[in-house]
Amino acid sequence: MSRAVLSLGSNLGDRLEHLRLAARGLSEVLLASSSVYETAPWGVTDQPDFLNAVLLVESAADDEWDWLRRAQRLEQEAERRRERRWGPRTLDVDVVTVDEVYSREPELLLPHPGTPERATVLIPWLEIEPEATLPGHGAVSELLAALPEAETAGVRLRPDLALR
Ligand SMILES: Nc1ncnc2c1ncn2[C@@H]1O[C@H](COP(=O)(O)OP(=O)(O)OP(=O)(O)O)[C@@H](O)[C@H]1O
Ligand SMILES: Nc1nc2c(c(=O)[nH]1)N=C(CO)CN2
Repeated sequence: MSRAVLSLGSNLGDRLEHLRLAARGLSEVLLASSSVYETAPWGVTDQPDFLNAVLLVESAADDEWDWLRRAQRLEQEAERRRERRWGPRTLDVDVVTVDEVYSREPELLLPHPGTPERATVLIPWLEIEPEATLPGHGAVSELLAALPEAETAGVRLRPDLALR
């Protein structure tokens, strides 16, 4: 059995539909899905706001590479084009963690290295798993508490939007 945390992001086209496409594609392995958040862009800041959400998924059959393949298949279904790093995209699906797996393979870094600094991942993750820990980094709630106010202020709940 393997359990993974996946983060979803979209800032091009029908953003909510892209996140829903991912949730639908994972429906048979989906344990929990967060609310949808509207978030100010980090990294490249001159681009439209994102919608972000986090999913908790579990399956007997999948290992960490299977989760990466599933993530990439969903990005292809949303016709994601690879353009500039951290630039606009129809759908980004990152594998945040898979159980306690630690990987330094460039094609699959686990836990995903950006996670401790990303309020756009930590806030929705905590919503669905309040006791979550990030392997090698400790409690997700403490990582979030350590972030500057400016990072968390850019993440706004959108109760009018739902993944399913
Ligand atoms: N944990 C992971 N989840 C998803 N992709 C990963 C992971 N670790 C490494 N990768 C690799 O990252 C590449 C995709 O990068 P992508 O273009 O999505 O990066 P990005 O979303 O712009 O930046 P970031 O990875 O910092 O969010 C893929 O080739 C994939 O193999
Ligand atoms: N708010 C926000 N900003 C981003 C995001 C994202 O998902 N949310 N993804 C990026 C590329 O991975 C770059 N910047």
